[in-house]
Amino acid sequence: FTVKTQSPSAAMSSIAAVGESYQKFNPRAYLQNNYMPPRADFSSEDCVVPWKLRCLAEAFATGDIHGRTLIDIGSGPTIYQLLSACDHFEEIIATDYLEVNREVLRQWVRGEPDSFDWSPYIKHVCRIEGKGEQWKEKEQKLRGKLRQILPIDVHQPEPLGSQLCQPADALVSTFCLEAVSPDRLSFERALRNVTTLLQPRGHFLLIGALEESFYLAGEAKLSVVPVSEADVKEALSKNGYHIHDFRSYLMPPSLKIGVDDVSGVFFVHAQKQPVA
Ligand SMILES: Nc1ncnc2c1ncn2[C@@H]1O[C@@H](CSCCNC[C@@H]2Cc3ccc([N+](=O)[O-])cc3CN2)[C@@H](O)[C@H]1O
Repeated sequence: FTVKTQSPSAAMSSIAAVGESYQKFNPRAYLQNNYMPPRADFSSEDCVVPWKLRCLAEAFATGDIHGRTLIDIGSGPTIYQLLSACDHFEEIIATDYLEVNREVLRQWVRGEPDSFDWSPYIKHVCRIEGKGEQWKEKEQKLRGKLRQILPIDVHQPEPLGSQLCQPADALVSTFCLEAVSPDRLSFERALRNVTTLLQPRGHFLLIGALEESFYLAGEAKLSVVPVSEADVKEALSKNGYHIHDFRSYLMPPSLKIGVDDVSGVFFVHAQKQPVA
C-alpha cells in the first residue's frame, strides 16, 4: 500500500499547467454557457441559477453576515454572486486570475453598453428579497461598492500578494477552487490560502461544482478536480471552519448541455473558527 504523494515540483508543474490552460479562457463563451438560458431560466425555482440566488439571498437574510469588506474569490466575469451581499458590506472586492475577466467586470461597473446584461438576475434577486427594492437601485448600489477588482492566485500563500491591507469580514467564492486545482490536495491548500484573507469568526459563502471533471469556455477546455459533498466538508473542517448550512442541487438532465460534466452544485455557509 503506497501513499501517492506529489513532490513539490510535480505539484508546481500541474498548477503551472492549470494557469497555462486558462490563457485560452473566453469570458463571453463562459457567460453564454452558464448564465444564459437554459441554465439561466428564471421561470422555475427548480432551475440552477434561481437555486444559487436563493441560497445566497437566504444566507444574507439571516442578518448574521455583515461588516466592512467582503472579498469575492475568483469572481470570473460574473457579478450575480454579489447581488445579495451588497446590502450588508461597505466595500466589495472582486478578484480574478485573468485580466480579461477583470476587464469584463470593470466594463460592467462602468455601465458600458456592450457589457453583459445582468438585469434579469438583479430583477429576480429584488423579487426574492422582497424588500421592494428597484432593480436599478440595486444595480447602482453594487456598482458603487465594487471599488476594487484585483488580481488573485489562490495557489499562493498570499493570494492577493501584498495588496491586502487587512483580512476581510466575509468571503464569497463561486465555482473557483475546484476549477483551478489539479487535485484534492491542492484544492485543500487553495482553501487554506484564501482563509488567510478572512478574519477569525468571518463568514465564507462557497458555491461549487460537484463531481465535475471538465468544462468548456470557448477554445479552452479546463480540467476540474471532481469533489463530493464529503470532500468539501472535510476540506472546510481541516481548515478550521464550522459549517452552518450545506445544500446540494442535483443537475437535471435538461441542464446537462455539454458545456461541462457537472453532476450537481453545492452551497456552503461556513464560519472561520477563532484559534483557541
Ligand atoms: N490560480 C487561480 N486563482 C484564482 N482564480 C483563478 C486561478 N486560475 C483561474 N482562476 C479563475 O477562476 C475561474 C473561475 S470560473 C470557474 C468555472 N467553474 C466551472 C463551471 C462553472 C459553472 C457555473 C454554473 C453552473 N451551473 O450549473 O449553474 C455550473 C458550472 C460548472 N462549470 C476563472 O475566472 C479563472 O480566471
